[in-house]
Amino acid sequence: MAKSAKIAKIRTPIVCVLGHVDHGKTSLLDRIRGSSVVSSEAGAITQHIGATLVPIEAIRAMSTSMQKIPVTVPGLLFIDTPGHHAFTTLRARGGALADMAIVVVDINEGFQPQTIEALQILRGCKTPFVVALTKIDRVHGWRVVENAPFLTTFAQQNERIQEFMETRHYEIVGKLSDLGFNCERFDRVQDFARNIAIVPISAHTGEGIADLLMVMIGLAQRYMEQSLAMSVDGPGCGTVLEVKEERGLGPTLDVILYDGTLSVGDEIMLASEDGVITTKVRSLLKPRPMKEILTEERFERVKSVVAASGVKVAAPNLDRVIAGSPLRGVRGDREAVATQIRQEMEEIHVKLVEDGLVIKADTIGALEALCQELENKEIGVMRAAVGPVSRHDLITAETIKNPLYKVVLAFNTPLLPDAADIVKETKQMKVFSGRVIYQLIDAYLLWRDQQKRAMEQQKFENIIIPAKIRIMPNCVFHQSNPAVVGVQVMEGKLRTDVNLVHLDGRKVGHLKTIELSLENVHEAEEGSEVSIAIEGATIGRQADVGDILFVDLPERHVKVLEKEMLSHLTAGTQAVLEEFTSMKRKVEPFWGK
Ligand SMILES: Nc1nc2c(ncn2[C@@H]2O[C@H](COP(=O)(O)OP(=O)(O)OP(=O)(O)O)[C@@H](O)[C@H]2O)c(=O)[nH]1
Repeated sequence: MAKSAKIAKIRTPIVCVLGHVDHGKTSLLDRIRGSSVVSSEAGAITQHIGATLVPIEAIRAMSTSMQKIPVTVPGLLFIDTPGHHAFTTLRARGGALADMAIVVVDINEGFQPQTIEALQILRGCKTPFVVALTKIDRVHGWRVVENAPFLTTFAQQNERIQEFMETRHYEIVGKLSDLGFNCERFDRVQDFARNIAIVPISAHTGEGIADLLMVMIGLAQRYMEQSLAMSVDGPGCGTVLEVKEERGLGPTLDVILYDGTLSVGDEIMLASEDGVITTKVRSLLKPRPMKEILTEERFERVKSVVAASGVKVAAPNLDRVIAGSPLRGVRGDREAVATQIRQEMEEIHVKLVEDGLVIKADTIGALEALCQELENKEIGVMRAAVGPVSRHDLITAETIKNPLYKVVLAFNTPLLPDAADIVKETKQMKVFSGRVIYQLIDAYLLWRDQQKRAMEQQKFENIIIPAKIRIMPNCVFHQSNPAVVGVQVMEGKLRTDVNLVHLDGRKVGHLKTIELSLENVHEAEEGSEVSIAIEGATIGRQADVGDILFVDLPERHVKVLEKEMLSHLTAGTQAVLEEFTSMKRKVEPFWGK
């Protein structure tokens, strides 16, 4: 008895189709929709507002192997707008509206930037999905078996094609595994909760489509029974797809109802540009079946709809309702419902840190997906907001201490003119814009690495490098003011503008210039013979022919040399450093530590 109660309560899962541009998202949806036209009996596929309902009977009719399998999922509701923009924009209770997804991958093109992005978004939202490896009919030499299940059509193909399919399949499995997903061809999947199924299909010939729908049902059944066992009797909860003016009706809302029931006369709450509003459902409309469209009104009036369902809502005061707003049937505590709506409009599930980036995106969903990916890459976010990049965002970014985070990442959202002016004028504020999350992050990481290297280089450039030199015989060109002598760089790298000392610490003077083959140079490598000018030294007093001298190293520089730069120094330079520091540490054991 408990079981039948559960069966009655499970609702239709909502499905979104994602994938790279032109990989065949719309064609797949068209194919699924197209299979309905033939029949208008109960169980036929029906057009909803903004969505298409494929009832379980229709899927059973397509697939002979599913006839006998007991299934409690009533069908699948496909959102008509494909792509990850729709997926991330359409939200329910702070998460994605779609319960499941299909990621379409063109078998001939494989993974493309937006394929990876779709997968990252789905991972971020923890949405279960299936991969549809599409356009199999385009594989050279493919023998079409219209509407056949994949295994039937696969068996008809010659060995070369079968091999090609396997190779392509394993390439995709490999790519998915690199991204951390465990996948297999659908007929080899043992547990849908552990393995992601790959279904080869063609939207043009219908091959594999029944398998795809069956796998989606399997996924819903195994993986989602709990989350789909919702209160279809409760007050309706939905998401507004669009606010549309309809002739004779005024402003209406296209809504996907994902939970509960919505009836004419119900009081509902929504988010509008003026805050939360309350209104009463005047009528609920569904599209008329195709054949009646020409003779009658475009819509059919219904008294009540049950989740999941796409419906048009007519009610007073809808003109300022925000697309993407939650819709809530009001029963009981009105204030609690209003608070919930406010929270859903604002809430984004990300941890903000003090030292992190400023990020902007066009929708809350996109913002969350971007945050998630940044978090996976251990990049912190300091401010995350929806909307175009403003002056205020740039000023906020400017206050960030770490120079590597002083940037704004803008996903699918423009710069306001005053912000663009600041960027143009100062040339210091960096704004990364992009329409593909991972490319946007990659562009930032590339810049960050370059910046890091440049900062390190700059830091190292200011550090005095150790060197040991010897004044060569017969090479005193000038006794003093300055003393000019020929020296050999024994170890290390000799640079201008350093002080020279003896090993016992006695001062010699300041090395002002270096000359190599009659030309002034900034530095001289180990082994080279150069002439140097030493200010403040007189040969015969502070230094003499044959003397071995060292570049004097300040304590602070020794710390950087030993702790951060050691691996960048040559063996010779390391040796001088050691000789120099041991001399210092004889007197002061913790010198430079
Ligand atoms: N042969 C063959 N062509 C296909 C198949 N699916 C899609 N196509 C073709 O691929 C092209 C792109 O298909 P769409 O369905 O528009 O792709 P999309 O992913 O919706 O494209 P966007 O909405 O622009 O991102 C069209 O020319 C389709 O006819 C298929 O299964 N077989």
